[in-house]
Amino acid sequence: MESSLLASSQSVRSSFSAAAAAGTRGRSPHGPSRVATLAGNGNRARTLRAGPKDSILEVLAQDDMLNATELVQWESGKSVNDIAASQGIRIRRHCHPTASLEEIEKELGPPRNILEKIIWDKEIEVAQGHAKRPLEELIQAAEKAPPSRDFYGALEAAYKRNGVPALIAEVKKASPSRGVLRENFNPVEIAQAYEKNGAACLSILTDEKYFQGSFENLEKVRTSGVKCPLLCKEFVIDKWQIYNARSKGADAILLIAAVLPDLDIKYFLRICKDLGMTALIEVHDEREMERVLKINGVKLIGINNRSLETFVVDTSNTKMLLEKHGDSIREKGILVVGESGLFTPDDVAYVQNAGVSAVLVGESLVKQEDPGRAIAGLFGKELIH
Ligand SMILES: O=C(O)c1ccccc1NCC(=O)[C@H](O)[C@H](O)COP(=O)(O)O
Repeated sequence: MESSLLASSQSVRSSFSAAAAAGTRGRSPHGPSRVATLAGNGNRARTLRAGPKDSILEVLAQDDMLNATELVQWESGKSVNDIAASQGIRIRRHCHPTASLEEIEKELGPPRNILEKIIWDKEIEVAQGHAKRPLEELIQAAEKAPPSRDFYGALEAAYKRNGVPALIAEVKKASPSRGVLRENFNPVEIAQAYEKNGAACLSILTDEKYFQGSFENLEKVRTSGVKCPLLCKEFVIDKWQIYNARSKGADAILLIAAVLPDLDIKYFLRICKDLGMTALIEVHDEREMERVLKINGVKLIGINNRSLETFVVDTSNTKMLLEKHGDSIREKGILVVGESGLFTPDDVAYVQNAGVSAVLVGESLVKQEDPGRAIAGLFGKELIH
C-alpha cells in the first residue's frame, strides 16, 4: 500500500494490493508499526529507485527537496509513526487497511481525537479505492482530464481586484463540529451562486462519512459550467487521492501538516506540480508553520483557526502566526489563506489586517438561505468577479 511516501515500500504495497483485492490481508507477525516500518535495508531503497514511477528519493533529491536527515531517517528503519512523532505530529496511522476498527483499537487504543479517527477511516477507504481503481488507471485518467485551472492565480487576481481577501467559498453540507449545516443541499446550485456573487475559487468537501460530501459533487460542479478553480477538500494521506481528485476535475488539493510528515508533503507537492495542481498546505500551530516554511515549492499556506483535534476556533491564531512568520512568508512570495470561523466583515478585516490575502469560508455562507447573497454580507460589500 502507498498510504504515504513513508509507508510506500514496494513489499508493503504489493502485499497490500493483492490482499486488498482479495479482501484477506493477513496481519503482520510484527504488528502494525512494523508493517509500516521503513525497511532499512538496501533492497527496498534499490527497489524504490529502480522504476520510473518510484524513483521518489531521486526525484526529491534532484529538486533539492530532500535533506540528509530525511535520507538517514528513511534508511534507518524508523516506523511511520516514529518519524511523524519526531516532527511533532500527533496523528498516528494504523497501517492495517483491511483490519476492522475494533482490531486496530486493540493494538493502538481508541483514536486520540476526531482527526485521528478520520485518518484511520481514511486509510481503510483509500485501500478500498486502490482495490476498485488501481493507481495506474487513475494516473491515465488524470493525464486525460481537461487542464487544471490556476487556483493560486485566481486568488491573487481577486485580491487585487476587490481589495479584500479573495474568497474560497466552501460547498459543505455537514461537519463533525457542527453537524448538518444545510438540509436542502444542492452542491451545483450553491457553487453557481457562489461564483455569481464573486467567489474566486470554490472548495468542495469530498469526505462522505464526516462531511456528507462526495467526489460526485466535485464532478457535478466541475461539469456544471462553473469556471472557478476547485479545491478538493480531502484528508490526503496517499498519492492515489491526488490523482483521483485531478481525474475528477480538481485544480487544487488540501495537504494537512498535522497529518503529513515533511517527506510526504514534499512528495505530494511534486505530484501536484506534475499535474498542474495547486497545493494548499494547512497549518494550525507554530511548529507546523515552521516545518512548512522550510519546504521548497510551497506557494499557498492555509492557517486554520479551528483546531482539528479539539474543534476550538480562535481567529487570533492567524494573527499570532503571521506576527511571527509574516516577514519570511512575504519574502518567499507565499499567499496565506485564513480558514474557518469567519462570520462578519469585522472577522474578515481582522484576518486581512493580520496579513491574509484569501479566506476559506463554509459555515457562515452555507447556512444562509441564499449562500450567494450571503457573500456581500460577509464582506460588507459586493465582490466583483
Ligand atoms: O469543520 C469541521 O468541523 C472540521 C472538523 C475536523 C476536521 C476539519 C474540519 N473542517 C475543515 C475546515 O477547515 C473548514 O471546513 C473550513 O476551514 C471552513 O470553515 P468554516 O467556515 O468554519 O465552516
